[in-house]
Amino acid sequence: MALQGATIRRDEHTGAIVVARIMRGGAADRSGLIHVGDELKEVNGIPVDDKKPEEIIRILAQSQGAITFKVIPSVKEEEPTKEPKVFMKALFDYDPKEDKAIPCKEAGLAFKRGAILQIMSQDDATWWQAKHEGEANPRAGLIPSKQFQESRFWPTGFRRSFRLSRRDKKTNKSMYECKKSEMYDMADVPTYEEVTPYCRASGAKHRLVVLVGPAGVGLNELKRKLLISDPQHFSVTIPHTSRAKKNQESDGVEYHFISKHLFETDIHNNKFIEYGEYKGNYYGTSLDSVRSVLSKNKVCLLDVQPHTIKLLRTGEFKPFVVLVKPPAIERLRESRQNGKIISGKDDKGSAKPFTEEDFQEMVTAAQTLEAQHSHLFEKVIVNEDLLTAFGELRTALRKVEMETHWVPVSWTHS
Ligand SMILES: Nc1ncnc2c1ncn2[C@@H]1O[C@H](COP(=O)(O)OP(=O)(O)OP(=O)(O)O)[C@@H](O)[C@H]1O
Repeated sequence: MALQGATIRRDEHTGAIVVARIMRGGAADRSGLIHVGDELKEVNGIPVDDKKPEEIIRILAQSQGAITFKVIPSVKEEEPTKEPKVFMKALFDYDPKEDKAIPCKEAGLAFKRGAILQIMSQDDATWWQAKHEGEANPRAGLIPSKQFQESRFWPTGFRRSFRLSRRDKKTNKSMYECKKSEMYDMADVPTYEEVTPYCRASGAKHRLVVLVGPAGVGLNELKRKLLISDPQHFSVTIPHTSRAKKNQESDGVEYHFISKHLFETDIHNNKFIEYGEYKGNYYGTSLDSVRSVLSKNKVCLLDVQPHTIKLLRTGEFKPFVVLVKPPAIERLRESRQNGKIISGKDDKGSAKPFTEEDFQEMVTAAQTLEAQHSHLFEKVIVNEDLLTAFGELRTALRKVEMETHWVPVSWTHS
């Protein structure tokens, strides 16, 4: 129950009405007169011993002007409060009105995925107190703690059957066996990520720019435009391949040409961010090729599969991840009339006009990307009109270079 920036509850053992928590920055907190554990005896001269918390709230709601409380202070002295400097980026949407578990809906703080929250108190294991970063209102609200949010993320049935690792009667194979990369661990549950402000010092290495989007959405086109707009500033990685070099090609220009054996050794040694096989040859992008661009003090533009982002999210690369998504399907059909989709990896890959199926796939793929990975995207650009999309991307990248952004705290320690 909420009471002027505090919540009250009936103590199960003594039956007394006690202050359950004080909302940081609320009226009760600022008065400094009410503390957690204090026993509430009277409100405006009305004894409350025999009243339910709901009835007390009603008395409060009906009273006008100054309200007087009679409280018996709890014996325990509270620590003097200092302004905590813990910031969390929310990785999920939260609406206390929809939350059945919250002890008091009015005391909850609603937020959207991507919001930066200043955590005011983590004293309670289940409910933290937080406010939106930079907000003038000093009053904190309740949010689910990281641990609590993780614990209730998976439907219980799923977790049990997962743990039991049921076996198929016929094959005696575990039905839940999955590759490590597909296995969900707690770190994958989108809750909060502790962040800190980061501004690139002038002359320091650039953050890696990672572009993600469904096939054919226009990543190449956008990269090309950036490269042309400022070739001294932007660059892309040079891929490795095990295919034979053609006459007009030079090693280290189109590709780094290496033997199949060396390619396989490099795969084994985790040198590749991504690799694949096409017509019996390997193609891949190495971590070192990214390092090489960054060490020349250039902005490295990289497009990857979304599951790769995890690998790149380190203090070394500090990736700025952009999702490029298509517009609504009718706008896609109109804008791509002259567009061509390239199939295949090698330069022999033939470009064909888009089919209705390509459009459908693009839209569905973008939806899946957003549903599964949206907590990783710092910027989302809709590529309807190419020049508009390019302008938006260019502006976002300028800001990344010049302005302060929130990044995971772990990136600034390394
Ligand atoms: N906004 C746009 N309006 C019209 N045509 C576009 C737009 N963006 C891209 N195209 C066209 O769509 C086609 C595919 O673009 P592009 O090759 O850049 O996609 P991609 O995302 O890199 O594809 P892939 O993942 O298959 O390599 C090209 O013909 C390109 O000119």
